[in-house]
Amino acid sequence: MSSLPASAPSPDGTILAIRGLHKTYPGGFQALKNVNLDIRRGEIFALLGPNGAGKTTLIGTVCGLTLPTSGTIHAAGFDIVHDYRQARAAIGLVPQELHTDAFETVWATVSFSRGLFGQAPKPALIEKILKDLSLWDKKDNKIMTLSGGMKRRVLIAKALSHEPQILFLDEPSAGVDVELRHDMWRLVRELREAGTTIILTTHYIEEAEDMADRIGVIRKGELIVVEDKTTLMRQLGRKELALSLPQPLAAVPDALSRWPLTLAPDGLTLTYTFDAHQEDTGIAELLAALGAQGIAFKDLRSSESSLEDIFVSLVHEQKAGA
Ligand SMILES: Nc1ncnc2c1ncn2[C@@H]1O[C@H](COP(=O)(O)OP(=O)(O)OP(=O)(O)O)[C@@H](O)[C@H]1O
Repeated sequence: MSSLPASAPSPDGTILAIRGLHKTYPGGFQALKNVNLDIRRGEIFALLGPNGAGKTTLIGTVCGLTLPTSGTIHAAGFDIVHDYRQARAAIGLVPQELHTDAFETVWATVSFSRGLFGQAPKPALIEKILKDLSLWDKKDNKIMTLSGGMKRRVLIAKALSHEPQILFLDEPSAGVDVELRHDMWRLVRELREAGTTIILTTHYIEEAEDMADRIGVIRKGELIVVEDKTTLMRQLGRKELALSLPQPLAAVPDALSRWPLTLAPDGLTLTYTFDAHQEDTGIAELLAALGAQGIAFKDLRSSESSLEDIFVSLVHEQKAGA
């Protein structure tokens, strides 16, 4: 186990507590607005948000890379400003890009990372991490000779080298191949089973759906939703069925008004949106009703709601609720 200093007890199982966090960059841009978030020990939390929403700023602030303008953050019971070293020692960060010495070997780089946190050398642990990440046969290779995927693995190994209680993965799937993604998720699950708390950012709803226990959605610096994954997917998971028509329709016939249908401006695509989690999707009745109306279709495609759709619906809900 970790030789981290003992942290203050958290009776409610909270490992990371963010309170009233604001971040305004020197130019005056407000990147985080009153963020409040409790992360539970041992959970996998996915932070979703469009480009520029503030995900990296939030991670960077928790990891001490940038200072909060106001508000507090406690990691494993330690204040990230006043008890910086202890708080930082509790956290591992896998950033999006590798900024490390290209001339060092994999082994040296990963071992050095552990030393940065004042931890005594533990070669058996470094060996296990490198083996878990399929990097063992590359341990004597210089970083600059590695492929992009291998460099990514080194980043993960570095972040794990000091046995953090909380692991941040910033866009772990961006630009990685299927094999690495697979290895990464296996490792994440193993880490969670061993008690590590995982916080990841992603643009992919499938990834959040696969991995996360809870999901937070950030938009323009505001955390607009924090919800158990199953609840969120039930509320927001939608599917679309797009029917390509051989002849344009001028309008959706009244006889079809009981189905939520939209007609493309050119009249050639009819789209049906339905709840993906309902047993009866209503598709069979819809197709029968189209037949009864003499509306033929030449092609039919279904798609799941993308994260973008979910954002749009969240934003609409916010406006409606405002
Ligand atoms: N050092 C900085 N100075 C000024 N503005 C910044 C700085 N860093 C980030 N920003 C701005 O803060 C906002 C949030 O950026 P951030 O990188 O946190 O978003 P993100 O959600 O991680 O986006 P992406 O998904 O594109 O990585 C953006 O509008 C960005 O331009």
